This record gives sequence, structure tokens and C-alpha cells, in this order.
Amino acid sequence: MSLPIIDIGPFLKSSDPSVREATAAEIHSACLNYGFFYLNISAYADPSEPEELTTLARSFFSLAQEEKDKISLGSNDKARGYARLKENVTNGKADNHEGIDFYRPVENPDKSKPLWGENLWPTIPAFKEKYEQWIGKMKALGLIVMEAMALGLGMTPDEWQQLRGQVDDSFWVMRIIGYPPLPTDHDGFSCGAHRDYGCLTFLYADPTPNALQVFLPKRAAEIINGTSSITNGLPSEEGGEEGVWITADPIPGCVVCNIGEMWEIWTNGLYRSTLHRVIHRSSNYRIPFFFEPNFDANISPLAAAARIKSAQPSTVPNGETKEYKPVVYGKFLLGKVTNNFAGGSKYD
Ligand SMILES: O=C(O)CCC(=O)C(=O)O
Ligand SMILES: [Fe+2]
Repeated sequence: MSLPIIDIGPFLKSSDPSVREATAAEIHSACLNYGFFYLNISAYADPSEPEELTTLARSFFSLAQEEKDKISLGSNDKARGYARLKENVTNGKADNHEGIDFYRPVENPDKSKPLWGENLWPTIPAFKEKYEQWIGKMKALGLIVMEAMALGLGMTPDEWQQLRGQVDDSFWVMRIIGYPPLPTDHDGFSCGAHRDYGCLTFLYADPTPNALQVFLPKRAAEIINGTSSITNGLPSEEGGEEGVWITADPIPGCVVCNIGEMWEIWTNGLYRSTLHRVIHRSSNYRIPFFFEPNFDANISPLAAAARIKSAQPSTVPNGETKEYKPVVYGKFLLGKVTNNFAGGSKYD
């Protein structure tokens, strides 16, 4: 059983509305059922590009600890920069990874304010340039996938323009994660179970198998599996919901794409941000790019999602009628970052 594989090539290259609509429909169905899918981007990016980025990541993470600490986020704005192994905590347990985070640059940076400093780049030659190229590409991909999602939700051109205005200056995050092998006696995970909080994640993953695991609630697991014999579920501290953990192993030419909590709000729960975790048994690097809304975007339920819900009530997960409250993305994000700084949970 595998998550759907969706090729973005035809959507990019064809001006035929039926071709574009077919891709949009595939994305809609993947978001509705799983919140996760593989996006084949081989028509858009050469695999050598992210490969080069992981090589650069390897040169950084193999430096001496004191060298890495020179760009530590702790002495910056608590968000941008390097976090040591086990500095991130999820569900009260240290994550067994180290990483560097970069965010969209801000005007008038001030590192005494959480999130408001400058990005701290390793001094390794070509590091910044190569990552900036990838960021540019992933930002553009974000807008392309958003347009396909708008089409998949049946949004009118005006509605799409309105939504586009909430993501056209994305407050993106580029993360580089270094995973050492998870010791078998480690009390926790390489990255503990969490939901991404933003809009769209594009994960370029190293080939280590069985590392990324996605929790499919019973309903989604039945669709993917074609059976109702679901045996395991979540531990009670994670809600006890019935379902299965499936592995989302990397597929050449594809990024793993998943939707964050902002999509739950936009769709009033029609799309769900799916729980995932990492158990990484070898040593390698992964580079998720988080395409997020604009900092001051006002995120509230979209009329298009309401139309689908009233026309097709059976599509609503568990028939739930919860009304999602609007948030201003930047405020929501600051809440996450400040929480993390105070020693709370990891904020992705
Ligand atoms: O490394 C992975 O496979 C996933 C990382 C992740 O979920 C995250 O950084 O939000
Ligand atoms: Fe994640």
C-alpha cells in the first residue's frame, strides 16, 4: 500500500483545461483522503539539485560542534539557525536530530524579537547560493500546487486570486535535518509524531527506508488498503485513534508533499493535516521546504470548501461539523515559536 503519486508535469506543461483539471482532481482526492502524497517533480527539477544540497548539508553537519554552534539559533532569534542534536523536543521527548532553519528574510531584522533575526548561513562555499536557488524553486512550486488545489476545490478565478493573495509572499521555512542513526535504546524518535502547522510541505528525503511514517486514520487506511482489518492505533497519549502507521519511503523524482493546519482552517476540516514521525536508523540528511502563507494572511474557511461539504456531506471526515476559527498566520506562528523557546513542544 502506498500513498498516491501525482505528476505535476502535465499541469505545468499543458494549457488544456481537462489535463489541468485531472491533476487538480488527483490532488483534491489525495488531500481529502490522506493529507499526504508524492509529487513527481521530475518535469520541474533535476534530481541533481537536491542531491547537491544534501552534499552541502553533509559538509556542514560533519564540522566540529563548536563550528556548528557559531550559527546557533539560541544566540539569534530562537528560530533561525542551527539546533543541536536533541535540542528539539516533540511530545516532551528529545528528537534525535540536528538541523538548521532558514525563514523568509524580514525588513528591519532584530534578533531580540523571536523569529525576527537574520538567517545564519554556514560559510561553506556555494551553500547559500545553492539553497537560495532551491528556495526560489520551491516557492514557485508552492504557488503552482496552490493553484491546482484551488482548481480541485472548484474555486472560481476570483476566489483563487483572493487565496493567492494570502500566499504570494510566503513566509517560507527551509529546514535541513541531519539524522544520526536512532539508537535502539533512545526514549523517543528521530522526530516525534506531529502535524505540520502551515500550508504545504515539500520534503526531499534521503533514500533510507522506513524512516518517515504517516498515521492513516481507519477511514484512510481502508481506502488505501481496500480492507477494514485495521489492527493497531495510536497510543492513548496521542488520542488513541484507530488507524495504521504506514511508511512513506522516498521515490526517485518525487518530493513527499503534505498539508499543514492552515489547510484545515481553509477547508473547515475537509482536509486534515496528517500525523507523521521519523524513525531513522542510518545517518543521512533531509531537506523539507515549508511553503507557508504570508505573515499577515488572515486564514479563514473558504466558501469553496463549504460548497463541497454541503453538496457531498459524506466527504467530511467522520461527519464532523466543527467550525474552525480564523487565525492570522504570523500570530499563530509566533505562538508556536515562543512556545518552543519556553521549552514547549517542537513547532512543526
Ligand atoms: O525527515 C522527515 O522525513 C520528515 C521531517 C518532518 O516531518 C518535519 O520536519 O516536519
Ligand atoms: Fe513534519
